[in-house]
Amino acid sequence: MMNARETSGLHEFLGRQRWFAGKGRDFQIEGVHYLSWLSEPGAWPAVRIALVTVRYADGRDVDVYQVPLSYHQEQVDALAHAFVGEWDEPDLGRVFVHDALHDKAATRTYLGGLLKGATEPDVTFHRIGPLDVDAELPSLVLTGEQSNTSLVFGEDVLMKVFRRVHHGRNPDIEVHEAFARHGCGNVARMYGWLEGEWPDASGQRRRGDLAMFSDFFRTATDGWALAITSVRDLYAEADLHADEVGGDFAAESHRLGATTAEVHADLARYLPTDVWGPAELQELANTMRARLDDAVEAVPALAPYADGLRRAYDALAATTTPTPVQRIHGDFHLGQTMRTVGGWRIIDFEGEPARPWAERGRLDSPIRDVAAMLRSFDYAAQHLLAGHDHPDEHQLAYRATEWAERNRSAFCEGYGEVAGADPRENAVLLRAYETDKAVYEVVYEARTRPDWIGIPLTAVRRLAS
Ligand SMILES: Nc1ncnc2c1ncn2[C@@H]1O[C@H](COP(=O)(O)OP(=O)(O)O)[C@@H](O)[C@H]1O
Ligand SMILES: O=P(O)(O)O[C@H]1O[C@H](CO)[C@@H](O[C@H]2O[C@H](CO)[C@@H](O)[C@H](O)[C@H]2O)[C@H](O)[C@H]1O
Repeated sequence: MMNARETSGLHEFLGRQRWFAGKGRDFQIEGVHYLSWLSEPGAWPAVRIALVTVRYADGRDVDVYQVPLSYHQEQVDALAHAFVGEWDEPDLGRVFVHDALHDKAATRTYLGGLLKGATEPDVTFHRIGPLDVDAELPSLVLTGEQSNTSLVFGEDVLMKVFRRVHHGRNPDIEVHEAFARHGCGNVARMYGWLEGEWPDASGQRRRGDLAMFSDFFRTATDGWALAITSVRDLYAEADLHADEVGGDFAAESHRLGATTAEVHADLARYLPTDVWGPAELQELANTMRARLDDAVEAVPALAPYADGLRRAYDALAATTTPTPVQRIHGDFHLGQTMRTVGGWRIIDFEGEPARPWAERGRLDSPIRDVAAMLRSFDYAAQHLLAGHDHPDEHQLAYRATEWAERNRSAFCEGYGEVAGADPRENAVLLRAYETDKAVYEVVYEARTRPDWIGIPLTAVRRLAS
């Protein structure tokens, strides 16, 4: 039985979390399911994971959020920012409850659990391969816009806690596990993962992935930050072209293209593949058409371009060339790439957030990822102009296009050198995927960053013409 203090503490806590997708929506907590204690009996803080079922007032959807909690016997001032509530807990008495991921005394339980390969009936730490670190390493939560919560132990191990949980395998873990077993130097090495078991809505017990442990790239900068530094340099040098500015990014884009092709090759080597014929390509075109129809309804500014965009899908539906498909990244953009001293690394294989969970791991053409990265170069080039009036806007817009074209081209060349064919040779598929991504982005920006909607709309105008 939930007590009123516990429910209201969790409700208020969720409402102020960056990773809570229901922010701004009216919601209620329908239930809380606790997994077994991760901490030893009698140890303080006591630590366990709450799975909180949230129902929204404006829809029929339900989400299950993972909230690891730490229980203290006294108020902890240093954890005020992570305070969830104060209530009476059977067996423990009066407890002061916090978000365990911000509580260094509590996160040790996780690293210790991984090192031991600890198992309870409903929580299991799986380890892959050796891991030689001090179990007492202190943790620090990474900041940044995230849908999950990641923290780093010392400078060695990253723990990513999936906030919205689902039954079944998490594609991020599935892909990293395959890479950890077979070896792939272009992604973070996975050390293990945490799996849980809990009842679904009908009471049936189901298993799902809760967290992933991997190598932390301590020397890395993410690709988005690097790309926009280059764009800023270009804007500052009003008289120079993209290839003449010191911060030219094309060599990095070329290398990133090559790394992407290597990761695609490894995904195809270690995970299932297939070949799509005309029927599957028509089905793909229909899915893209349906997404466009929904997008036009959600964002009427798309309507004038819809017929032009549909031509890309018509061409796709008419394609008869057999198309190889495989596991792909699914939500590829510069923010999912990290430049380390050893080269580019690719992160976050969880797939596109808008896709239903069951479809995230679907086989698809690697051209989808290429198209998504091409969109990202466009974003990087234009984001400084988004939502602002510039006196020399035309000049800057021209230069932004030049930067985007240069880097898109370098990426495709780098990709082609490893894959054996430049993805631009597959023009029909590339255009259809790029169109689909731009349509997705228009809806994404309308919902999350209306100031940025001009970026994908510019692409929509180009792709529709
Ligand atoms: N292996 C890693 N090493 C260093 N930093 C990382 C690593 N993986 C992710 N990050 C950082 O954490 C951020 C969020 O990671 P990501 O896997 O994309 O989480 P989310 O699913 O919450 O978006 C990234 O933008 C990056 O800055
Ligand atoms: O990183 P996520 O998996 O949460 O992906 C979502 O958010 C991205 C925004 O951060 C969004 O990407 C879009 O904006 C990026 C710049 O911020 C740009 O580089 C991408 O090309 C653009 O699509 C992504 O689409 C969304 O799924």
